[in-house]
Parts: sequence; structure tokens; C-alpha cells
Amino acid sequence: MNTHDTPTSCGVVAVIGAPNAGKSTLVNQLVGQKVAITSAKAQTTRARMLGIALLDEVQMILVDTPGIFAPRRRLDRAMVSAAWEGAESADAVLLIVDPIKQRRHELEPLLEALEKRPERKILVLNKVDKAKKEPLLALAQDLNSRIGFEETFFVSALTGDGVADMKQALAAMMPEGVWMYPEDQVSDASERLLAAEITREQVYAQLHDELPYDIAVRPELYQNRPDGSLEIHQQIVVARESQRPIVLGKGGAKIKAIGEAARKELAEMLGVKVHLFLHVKHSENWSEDKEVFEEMGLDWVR
Ligand SMILES: Nc1nc2c(ncn2[C@@H]2O[C@H](COP(=O)(O)OP(=O)(O)OP(=O)(O)O)[C@@H](O)[C@H]2O)c(=O)[nH]1
Repeated sequence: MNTHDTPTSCGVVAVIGAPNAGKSTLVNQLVGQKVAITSAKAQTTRARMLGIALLDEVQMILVDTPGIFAPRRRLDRAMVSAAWEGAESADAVLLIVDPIKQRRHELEPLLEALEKRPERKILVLNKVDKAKKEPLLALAQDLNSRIGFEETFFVSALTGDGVADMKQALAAMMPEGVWMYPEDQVSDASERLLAAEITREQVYAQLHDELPYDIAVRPELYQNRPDGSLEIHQQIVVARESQRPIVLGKGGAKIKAIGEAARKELAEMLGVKVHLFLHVKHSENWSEDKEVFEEMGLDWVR
């Protein structure tokens, strides 16, 4: 509890890493609650979301950046821009690396960018529950000879192993200052957007490899009913007309299952009864659509 008798600290932490390194999982661990969606599919983090972690008198505002590699399409470029914009005013940068799947050369563009950053840097080697020790240590050494990391941590974002120590070190790096957010706020991502993220997570979970990652879930209506329940309407936007029947399933069974699972999770998270209405929309160029970008909290870059 922050009683305000002791001095408080507050700072911004940018979480940087390749797609699938485990950023969202780590943010959720640090915050202690689900704020960003996780999925086995690369580059699912489209919206830039904040998670807020607390440790004693320290508030850490985590900028969970989208996967940032080889930006070819406009959407990818926007994600890179959002990622680094997030790091602009950071007090610390966490580089999170998957030591199992990550190719060393894939990290190079990130390291180059990181080299020029003025922030204090922490290296986080994730997935220690699966990684072998020797190559892990070699990678830590290699990356430390390349970038001046203040500290290196070996963690499992999945099990939480090592995360407490890392959180402690991070908290110690935050400058003294008043908290930017009230104590009970864990995220400033609007509930509307988070609700759409939860549906998108369900679409991935239930359709596995049947869909490319080019789908979006757009929030439409989000309003309280007089009985205290919540009415939510969302659009599942597919890039190709042929993807519509996949999302709908036989006799609408798939979209029903997606909606049911998302509705349950939302009701649990928000603590109210939820009425969720989903429909599928086809938009060939949704990833070029300025409005969609802005809804996802990204800037339109040319
Ligand atoms: N075994 C293991 N798996 C992990 C760990 N951390 C994350 N994962 C898994 O790795 C996958 C990617 O994790 P995310 O947290 O979604 O990764 P991300 O970096 O946010 O990915 P993007 O959204 O693509 O940027 C998921 O399947 C996670 O469950 C870990 O410590 N151990």
C-alpha cells in the first residue's frame, strides 16, 4: 500500500523484443493480471497497451510494444513506429529474448537500434523452463558484449520463475516521483479495446492455423444496460471473402463458440453480465485502413 509517507517512485519501462519472445506473458506476470493478450501466433500484439506494475512504493508503467521486425507492409511500419515511440520517454528498456527460437541475426536490427538508446537497459532471457543452460549463458555473454546491459535476468514468464528478482531490479531503476496513475489502475487500455483483444485471442485459439494473422476485431458498440449488464458489439474483419465461412463455421457453430468463450472471459474479468454480439465483415484492405489503425492505437505512417 502506498501511504504517501515514504517517497514514491514512478517510471516508464519499454518492453522490446522479437515477435513471440514472450513480452505479453511477461507484462501480465509483472502486473499480476491479464492486460495484454498472448498467443502462439507471431505478431499478435497490434495495439500498444500499457500495463502498470506496482512494487511497494514504486509504480512502473510498462509499454508493451508490438513485435518489431523487418517492417515491410504499412501495418508493420506503424507497429515499429509505435514500439519506438513507446520507448521514447522510457526510464528503462527491457530487451526480452527467446533463447530457443530466436536466431541471432534476427536480433541484429533491434540491437542496432538499442545501441543508440540513452535508457538504462536490462536483458531478459526468457523461457528458461525450456532452454538449455550452456547456450543460454553463451547467448547472455554474447549480447552483453554487444550492448551495455546493466543487468541480465534468466526468467520464465510462463511460470514466473525469476520474475520477482527482475521486477525488484527494475523498480530500483525508477526515478523518484509521484505516481502517474491511481493505485487500483492496472491498465489504461480502454476496456473496449481490451474486450476486442479478448475476442481476437479466441478467434486464434479456436481457428488455429486455418486463418492467417490478417484478421482484426473492431469494437463497435460498448454500453451499459440499465440492469447493470454490458452490451458489446464487435466486428471480426477478414481480409478475404473465403475466410468468412471459416470464421462462421457450420451453421454458425464456430462464431458461436468464439463468442461464448470471449463472453465468459469478459464477464469474469469485468465482474458483470455481458451480452456479446459478433459479426464478420470482409474488408480486403483493412490493413491499409486508416480508421482501423487509429482504433488499434497506432499512428498512420506512410
Ligand atoms: N515455455 C515457455 N513459453 C513461453 C514463455 N513465455 C512465453 N511463452 C510462450 O510463447 C508464446 C509467445 O508469447 P507472447 O507473450 O504472446 O509473446 P509476445 O512477445 O508478446 O509476442 P508478439 O505479440 O508476437 O509480440 C506463447 O505461446 C507463450 O505462452 C516461457 O517463459 N516459457
